[in-house]
Amino acid sequence: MISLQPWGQATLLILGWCLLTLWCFRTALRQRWHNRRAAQRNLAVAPVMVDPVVVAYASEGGTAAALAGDLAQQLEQGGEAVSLLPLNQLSPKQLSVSHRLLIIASTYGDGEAPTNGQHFIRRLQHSQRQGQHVMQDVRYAVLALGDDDYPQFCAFGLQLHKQLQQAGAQPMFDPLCVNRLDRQSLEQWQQQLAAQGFTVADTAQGCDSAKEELTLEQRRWLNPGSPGTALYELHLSKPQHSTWQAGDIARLWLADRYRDYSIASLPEENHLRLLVREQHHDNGEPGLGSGWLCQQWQPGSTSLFSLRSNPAFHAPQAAVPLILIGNGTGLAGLRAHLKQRSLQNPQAPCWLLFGERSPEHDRIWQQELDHWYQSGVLSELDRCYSRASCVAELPAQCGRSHSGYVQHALQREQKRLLQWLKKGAAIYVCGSRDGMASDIDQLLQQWLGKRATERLQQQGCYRKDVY
Ligand SMILES: Cc1cc2nc3c(=O)[nH]c(=O)nc-3n(C[C@H](O)[C@H](O)[C@H](O)COP(=O)(O)O)c2cc1C
Repeated sequence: MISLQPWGQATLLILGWCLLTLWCFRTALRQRWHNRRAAQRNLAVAPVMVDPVVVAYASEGGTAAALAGDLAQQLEQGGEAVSLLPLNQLSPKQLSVSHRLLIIASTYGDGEAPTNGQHFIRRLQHSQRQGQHVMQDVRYAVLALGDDDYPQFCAFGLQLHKQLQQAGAQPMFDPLCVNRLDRQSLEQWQQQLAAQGFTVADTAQGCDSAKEELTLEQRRWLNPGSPGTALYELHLSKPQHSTWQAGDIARLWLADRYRDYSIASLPEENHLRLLVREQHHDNGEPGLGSGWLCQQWQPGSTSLFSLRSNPAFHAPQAAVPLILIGNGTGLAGLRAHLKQRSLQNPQAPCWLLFGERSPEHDRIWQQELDHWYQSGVLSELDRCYSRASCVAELPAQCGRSHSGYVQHALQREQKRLLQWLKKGAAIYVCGSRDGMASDIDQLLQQWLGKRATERLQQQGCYRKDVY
């Protein structure tokens, strides 16, 4: 006779192991169950989208994302069903129900994809290898954003076009390469889309105004004694023929080249303010733009500027809680938002977290920031100093002071940040792309998950003006 005892023990052991596994994966399983329920609910009530237009974007700094958002809005206003999403979230399978695909993609690194577009081509190639022919009925158009200063001009957009074609999709027209958001190419994109039957209006919003001579009214050296390079505040005369809002950019024209600077002031202040750091090449020569602005340009004389509307960094609605994060000259773009808040909705929650080097010499715009903190325009203020070795060394200031970089302070303030996000806050990041902005991106992805971070960006609640 077979003894049941060892079988019983084994069964118990297996049962225990199964229960333990279920317990370990409980969160993921609950999430899956919720997702499925939500999907079923949506299917039950939502009308089935008949061949929606997919507008996908690949964007690092937010320009392509903002253009895609505008385009999606216009298409919807024109009566189309639209699905807007970052390229990484677009599965080839999804294209078996949507047969029209519009892609706006920028190029980064040395001809590479922005982070939220890195996986699409791999997935496309995989589905091809599996013998899936989902792209056969897809018609697509690509708007490639780039800058011809880079050797691999618009390379990622062009690679997308090639891969889509190889996968059997049909281009509606040749890919359009846009050099530094030039107006003509954006208008051409608009015309080509209109010729395909899409209802689109002003895609060219993010473009230059006419050039104007502006006078240098004053220049002030802000950080004598700093371990960093010299930082100057410049007041320029107010442009007569064009206006701007927080987030916009002043473009300095020197010969046929230009340099972009975030505008720190508002038209209400009657001058155009810039914050410029003196740059030097490896051979010690001053940089073309900063050398001109910080040294050679004499007060009272003029220089040629245009203004560039930058919808990717425009303010959210006045009451939305705002988290402004930045470093160095990035304070310029953030100050314009703070000023706008102080004029339009001084009571709405606003938090500034920004980093510089020395607590003694780099207290940029301290009085004004303190005033905004004391008067409640700023509900939270964190100043970080990378050259302070410990917190004890830091001067007593309004708000909190930290030693180290912005991203380290943000780590300490994780709980507060998550509370603000729960209340619907928007995050604006201005300053260094490498180090600061990339680390903040990683922290957000770590805390919220990749999808949720992308969703924030897509909803315009996470914007960057980084360089
Ligand atoms: C670090 C860096 C690398 C870039 N590399 C390229 C490149 O290789 N080729 C190109 O055409 N443009 C390049 N660009 C320009 C961007 O593609 C262009 O500014 C684009 O408008 C940015 O769009 P986004 O804000 O949606 O990311 C680069 C820009 C940066 C800041």
